[in-house]
Amino acid sequence: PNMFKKQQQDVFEERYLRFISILGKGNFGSVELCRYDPWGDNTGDLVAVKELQSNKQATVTDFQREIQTISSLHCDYIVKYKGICYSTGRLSTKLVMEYLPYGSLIGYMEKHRQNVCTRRLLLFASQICKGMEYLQSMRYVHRDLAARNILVASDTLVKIADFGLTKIIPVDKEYYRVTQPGESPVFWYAPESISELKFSHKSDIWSFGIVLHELFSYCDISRNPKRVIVYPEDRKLCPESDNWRLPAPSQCPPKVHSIMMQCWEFNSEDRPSFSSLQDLIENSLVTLNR
Ligand SMILES: COc1ccc(-c2cccc3nc(Nc4ccc(N5CCN(C)CC5)cc4)nn23)cc1
Repeated sequence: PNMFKKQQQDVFEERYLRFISILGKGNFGSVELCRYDPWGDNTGDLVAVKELQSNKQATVTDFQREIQTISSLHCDYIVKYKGICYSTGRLSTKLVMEYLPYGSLIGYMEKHRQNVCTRRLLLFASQICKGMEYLQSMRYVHRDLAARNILVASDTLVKIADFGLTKIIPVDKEYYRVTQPGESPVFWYAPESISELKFSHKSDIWSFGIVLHELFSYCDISRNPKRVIVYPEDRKLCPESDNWRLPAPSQCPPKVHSIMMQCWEFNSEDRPSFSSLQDLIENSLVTLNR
């Protein structure tokens, strides 16, 4: 029966994939804006194409897992997978995704911060929360939730992107333990992720709290002194020891800062779930209007 049929992967032929510009580079490789134009008349779709630069086996395996992950996700608040392109020349696979014209949330905030009101920040927050709720329902832990990994589809729609570090929680466990510290800045990491390399839905909640702070700081990360939390050997800087947390960004409603503080509870069990976060955000939206 077809439920065992491998999901038909849309294959994009490299010869019709017309390079337009580089959208971004990471330590993995690059993401390019291309037009997939089989008719050769510029009527084809614009797509974002991610390809690996290094062919270190580890990254190839990670990239294949990323493709596996993103192709299994179907949610309005997660960037859409379109297919793959087998690049014959470089014997590498390219990941083809929908192109979001407004780019990264950070770039969008820099450009449009004057006319982004609190209501819109809360709309974006609730969309990210819905995307994370869906991800959790699929037993995925993102592990790299940050404003830099949020893309803007329109003035009223943002989507979660970049599933390079996403892991599936094993059925019998509540968390995923990585073998070595990652490269991501620990600023977004929950204390247990720093000290025990443990990642769970509750550590994603901590990162969501940081994203909420980024949103209400208009991603102006330069303005907020980034407290670099060093690794546990230097325990005095870990949040739990001196209980230090990020202060409310200017003009941030107290209710919203209290939501952030709940996400930053030291004990992961005390943090809200994405569904209760949804209610807290809706609730602040409502009280905003009064
Ligand atoms: C690490 O860099 C990237 C770059 C692009 C993507 C990505 C993945 C999946 C879909 C997708 N849509 C867009 N759109 C987009 C649009 C504009 C720009 N910028 C335009 C202005 N430039 C100065 C900077 C890039 C960047 C991305 N980017 N994008 C992910 C990571």
